[in-house]
This record gives sequence, structure tokens and C-alpha cells, in this order.
Amino acid sequence: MTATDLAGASTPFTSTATAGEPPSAARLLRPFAGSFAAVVVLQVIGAVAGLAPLLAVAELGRTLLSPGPVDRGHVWFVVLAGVAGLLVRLLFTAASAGIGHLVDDQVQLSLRRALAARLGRVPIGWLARRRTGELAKVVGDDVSAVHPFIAHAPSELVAAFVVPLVSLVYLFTVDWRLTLITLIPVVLAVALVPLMMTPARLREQEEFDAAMGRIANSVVEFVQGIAVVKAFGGAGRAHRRFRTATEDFARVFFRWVRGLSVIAAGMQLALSPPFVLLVVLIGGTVLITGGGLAPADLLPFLLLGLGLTAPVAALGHGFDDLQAARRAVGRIREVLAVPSLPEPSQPVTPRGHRVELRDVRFAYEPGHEVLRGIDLVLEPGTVTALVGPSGSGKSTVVRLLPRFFDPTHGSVTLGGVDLREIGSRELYRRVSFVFQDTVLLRAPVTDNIALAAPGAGLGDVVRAARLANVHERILALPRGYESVIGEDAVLSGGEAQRIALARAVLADAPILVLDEATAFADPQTEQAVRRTLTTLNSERTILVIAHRLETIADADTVVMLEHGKVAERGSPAELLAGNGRFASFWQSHGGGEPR
Ligand SMILES: Nc1ncnc2c1ncn2[C@@H]1O[C@H](COP(=O)(O)OP(=O)(O)OP(=O)(O)O)[C@@H](O)[C@H]1O
Repeated sequence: MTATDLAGASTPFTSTATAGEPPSAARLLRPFAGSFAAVVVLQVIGAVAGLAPLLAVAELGRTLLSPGPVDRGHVWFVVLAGVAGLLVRLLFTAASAGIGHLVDDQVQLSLRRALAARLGRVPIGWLARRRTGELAKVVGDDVSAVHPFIAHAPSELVAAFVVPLVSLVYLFTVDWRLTLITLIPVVLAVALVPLMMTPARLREQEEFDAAMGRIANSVVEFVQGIAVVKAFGGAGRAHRRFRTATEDFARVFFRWVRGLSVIAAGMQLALSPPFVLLVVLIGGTVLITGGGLAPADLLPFLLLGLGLTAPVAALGHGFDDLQAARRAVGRIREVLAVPSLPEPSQPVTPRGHRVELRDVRFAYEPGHEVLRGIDLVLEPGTVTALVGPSGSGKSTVVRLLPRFFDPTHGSVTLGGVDLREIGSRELYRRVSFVFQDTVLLRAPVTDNIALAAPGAGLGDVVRAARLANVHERILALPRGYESVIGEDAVLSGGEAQRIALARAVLADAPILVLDEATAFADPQTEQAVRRTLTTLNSERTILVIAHRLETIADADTVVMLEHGKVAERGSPAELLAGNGRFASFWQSHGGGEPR
């Protein structure tokens, strides 16, 4: 999935992803109604035509075996009708299969695009609570599971019903009593169908899906955390977690299959050709010996009787797939229905780049406020350093600026306009970020740096890379700026941070938010951060979560947070010289003079 996909691919489903309202399955599939209808019509015509050879053989048998002279014209008509039916069947079945696959392909493509577009718009808070494996399953397996439901099953079911109905009409014209006897196996099999739909069986199927999701999660967590897991000697434990998820899945699968196999065995017995033929033969013998049926009339029943079981067999085979598809559609709809952060109906353009937080309170969980009344002003052309103990709320303040979350009380304004009144595109155009957790795409270095400025030329990219102190390193990569990250080159944490810094610089947004990485405090990254702050500060409003004295010294204002409140604020010199909260916090953290 590329960033462009995430940013919002155009798809027939996009318009259905309105806030909170799950798009119905019918609405999801409406764009493909014409293609579905074509597949159904082709499949039905093909199936009915395929009946012609069977009917022809039955009719020929009756004609030839009946006493009296043979009508040669009738015989040739029946033979030609049978051959024509066979040809039509081949043609239409091939056409319906071809179109069916095309529709499948389109539906899957559109669903995946719609899911990618939606995932690009859902609030970060929602994403953070979902497990990656389960989401991957929705976009992967669940979309694939929908396909029998969409393209094949309806047409196959229709075909499975139409053919026996035509046979039934023909058999009734031959002998209605033997027709009813021939239906006995079908009635027995139908009696078993409700057993497939008991609440216990539906629960088992849901458990099966959940167990599948747990396997996907355990793999994702294992792969993502492999370094940590190995470093702490936890590979065995992680492997055991994966094994447990797999064994759990096997147990649920066995329970599900055991229930299914008992019903399936009963159905198979009722619908098995020997049983059906036996019923027809016994019924036919009774009627023939009673003088109520001509022996030649037994032939159509022996030939077509087996076909009458097709609808129930199709229901039996397709039922679990259809149930799986129904549940998959439910999960897809759930993701498509996740509301975006509300967008203003009439966006207001901010007047300037002054950022102001007024009495901002915020709680991730109700009743647990992590920001408790923050007042903060970021003036254009200044650098504000946010400092404070771990957990004091620094990153949370930063997350409010791109509206990853909205404050639960108070307001955040940009250029005098509440962020909720500014359209998200406008907001992202004005604010750029360097987060601690650097995310680089598996794409060329140039594309990674120009992510927010796709129109930028190589010269602009190089200028940003120079400022971020990463130009020389990029030149040393196997294909320079064209090196694909993760394929041609693996970057260190500090290098990745500097690429992210170059990306934010090139985005050329008037507001820059920088979460200084303590983990990658190598001299080159420190120098890159300082150079960025000092070069850009006359043009931009900069907020930096600072962990080092050098960064703090470069700031115009230092704001110290404690327990979600501003504990102290002032210039770096004032605060360092004083005896306030900041000075004691800094001393207790082994603080020293700037280098
Ligand atoms: N997504 C979340 N859901 C629930 N609670 C969260 C979430 N993110 C952070 N918190 C909680 O909010 C509080 C503030 O966290 P925050 O990350 O803002 O602190 P911080 O000052 O940036 O810490 P650090 O310097 O360690 O990064 C913490 O108690 C944290 O556990």
C-alpha cells in the first residue's frame, strides 16, 4: 500500500464511507449490479442449455424403447437439439466464468482501495486500539472471502435451482407419482439444512474467524518485535505464543469441522447416486409391476433424478462459504463505517501562524485526564521547547496539533481559528512533523523526502537533505538518492531521523513540530536538529519536545510540563539560572551546561 493509496484512492465505495453509517452490503455492491446480472444470466442460460443433451437422451430412450413405429424427424430433431444445447452450454459457461473472474477482480480491487482510503482517514486513536494482524486480515483474507458471495455463489445457486426445475417439469409430464418418489432423497437432505444454521454452529464459525485473527496478530507482533524479543532471550516465549495461537486455531477448527462433518455425512448419504437410483428403481418397479408406468418411462427418471439433488448439494457446499463471506462483509463494513475526524462543512482559512492552546484538557480514557488545563502560545518565528518528566503529556500536546485527537475541553487555534474549523488538508499543509518513531516507506530516498512535496525537484530534495545533515550519507548509498530504503539500503535510527527531518523541512509548512529522539542522539543528528532550528526559526513557528540542553538553549521559550499542567515557563537562561521546577528537574536528570 503506498502513501497515495492511503491518502485517498478514488473508488466506487469511497462515497459510501460516511461517518458512522455502515454501508449496507447491497450499497457496497451496487456499482457491480450490471456485471452480476450478466454473470447470472449467462450462467443460467449455460446451465439450462446443458440440460438439453440429458433431456435429449431421455427423450430418445423413451422414443426408441416405446412400442410402435419410430418418427425419424422427431429423432433427428431431438439429437440436433441435444448437440446445440451442448454447444450453447460450453459457450455461455466459458463466457460467464470469464466475466465472473473479471468482476471478482474488480470487486476485490475496489474493496481494498476503499479500505485503504478509509484507513487513511480514520482517527489515529482508533487505529492505535486495533491490532495490526486483524486489520491485515480484513484487507487480505476477508476481501478474498467475499468473492464467492459476490460473483459465483448467487449465479451458481440460481443455476442449481433452474436446471432441476426444468427437469422437474419434464418429469411431471412423464409421471407425477414417480416424480414425487424421486424427490424423497431431496426432502431428506433439506431436513438437515437447518442444522447448519444453529446458533451454536454460527458461534463456532465466529470463533474460527477470531482464532484466525489471533494467528495473524501473533505473527505480526513476533515479526515487528523480533529484535526486542531476541535481545531479551524471549524468542522461545514469542514462539510459544505463536504456537498457542496455532493450537488454539486447530482446536476451534476441529470443533467446527466435527460438527460440519456429521451433517455433511448425512447429506452425502441422502444425496449419493446409489441411494437416489435405489429410490427411483424401487418406486419405478412398484409402479411398473402395478401396470401404472411404461418401462421406457423409467429412463428419464434414472437420467434426470440425480440432477434434482443439485440445489441441496449446492446449498450444502456453498453454505459455509456464504456464511464466511457474510461475516467477512460484516467486518469490512465495520472498517468502512469508522467515522473520520469530523471535517468542517465550511472550512475557515487561518489568519497567520500563531498557535494557541487555551485551557486544554484531554483524556484518552474517560476519567483519566492526561492534560489538565494547558495554556500555551507558539508565536511565529520562535522556537518553543517542551520539557518535562516522562508521562507528563508532552507527546499528547503534540498529537493535538495534527488533530490526531481533539481536546476534551478547551481549544487549539491556528491563526485565530479553531483547528476543528480548518479543513484537514489545509491543516496538514501548514504543519509538518518529525515524530520519534520514524516511518520510512519502502521507496526511493527521494520519494521519502519529497513525501509531502511531490512536486519538488531533486535540487530541493538535496537542499533539505543538506540542512538535515544526511546528504553525504545518501550519496554513499548504492544508488544515491534513488536507493530504495529497506531494499538497497538499511538506515540507522539516527539516519532515518535525519531523513524524516529533511522531509519535514521540504514540506515547507510554516509550523514545524519536532519530537526530539533521545534514542538516536548521535552527534550528526544533534547537529541536524540544531541547524534546522537555527536556520528555520526566523521563518517558522517551531515546537520541539526537547531532551537535550543544546536544544533547550536554542529555544526562545521553554515550557515545562508536570502531570499534564504547565509547571514553569520562561527563557532558557532564566529557567536555568533560577531555582524553579525546571532547574531542579534538570539537575535531577544529570543536566549540565550546553556544549
Ligand atoms: N494512546 C494512549 N492511550 C491511553 N493513554 C495514553 C496514550 N498515549 C499516552 N497515554 C498516557 O498519557 C500520559 C501522557 O503520555 P505522553 O506520551 O503524552 O507523555 P510524554 O510526556 O510525552 O512522555 P515521554 O517523555 O515518556 O514520551 C501517559 O500517562 C501515558 O500513559
